[in-house]
Amino acid sequence: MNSREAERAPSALTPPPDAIPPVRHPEAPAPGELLGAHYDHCFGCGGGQPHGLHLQARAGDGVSITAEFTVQSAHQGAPGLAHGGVLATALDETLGSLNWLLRTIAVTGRLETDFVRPVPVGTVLHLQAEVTAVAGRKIYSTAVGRTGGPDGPVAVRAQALFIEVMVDHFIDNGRPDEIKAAMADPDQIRRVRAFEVNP
Ligand SMILES: CCCCCCCCCCCC(=O)SCCNC(=O)CCNC(=O)[C@H](O)C(C)(C)COP(=O)(O)OP(=O)(O)OC[C@H]1O[C@@H](n2cnc3c(N)ncnc32)[C@H](O)[C@@H]1OP(=O)(O)O
Repeated sequence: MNSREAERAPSALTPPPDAIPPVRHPEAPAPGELLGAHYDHCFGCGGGQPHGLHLQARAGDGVSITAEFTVQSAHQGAPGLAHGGVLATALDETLGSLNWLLRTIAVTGRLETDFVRPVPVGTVLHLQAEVTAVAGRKIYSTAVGRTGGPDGPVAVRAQALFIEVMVDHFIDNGRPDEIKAAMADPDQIRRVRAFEVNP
C-alpha cells in the first residue's frame, strides 16, 4: 500500500458500513450501579494487587461506563507524574468493562491512546467510555479521562477495538495455576466474571 492508499484506507478503529449500534443486555447492571472487581488479581480493578489501579467502574446509560482511578506513587513514570502505560491501562480497563454491559466475552485487539495533559500523582482520573458500534465479533468503543472532576479538562483519550472470544481463549492460554484457582471459586458469579474478561 502506498502513502496515498494508506491515507484513504479506513482505520481498523472505524466501524465498517454494516456495523450496528450496541445493544445493552437486559440483565446489565442498572445505571449508577458499581460493577466491583471482576477478578481479585486484575491489575486494573482487583483488590488483591497492592500496586494495581483499584479502578472503580459504574454502569452508565446505554452501553456506557464511568470510572475513577486515583494515581498513586507506584504509578509514576516521570517524577510526580503518572506513567503513560498506567493511564493506558486505566482506559483499557474502563473500555473492557463495557463488555459486561453487552454480556460479551471480549479482549482488547487494538487500543489507540492520546495523551493530552500530564497527570500528577494524587490526581483522580474520571473516565467515561461507551461502545459506539458492533460488527460481528468486533466491538468499537471510545473513552476519555478527565482531571479535576467528571467535567474537567480531558487528559487522555482512547479508541479501541475489542474482539469477542470464547471462554476457551482464557482456559487455553492462561497459566494453569490461576485458571484452576479461578474455576474452583465456589462463588458462581465471581467465577463467571473472572472469565468474562481477561483474568
Ligand atoms: C464486571 C466486568 C468488568 C470487566 C472488566 C474487564 C476489564 C479488562 C480490561 C482488560 C482487557 C484486556 O486488556 S484483554 C488483554 C489484551 N488482549 C489480548 O491479550 C488479546 C491478544 N490477541 C488475541 O488473542 C487475538 O489476536 C484476538 C483474540 C484478539 C483475535 O484473534 P482471532 O480470534 O483469531 O480473530 P481474527 O480472526 O484474527 O480477527 C477477527 C476480526 O478482528 C480483526 N482484528 C483482530 N485483531 C485485530 C487488531 N489487533 N486490530 C485490528 N483488527 C483486528 C480481524 O481483522 C478480523 O476482522 P474481520 O476479518 O472479521 O473483519
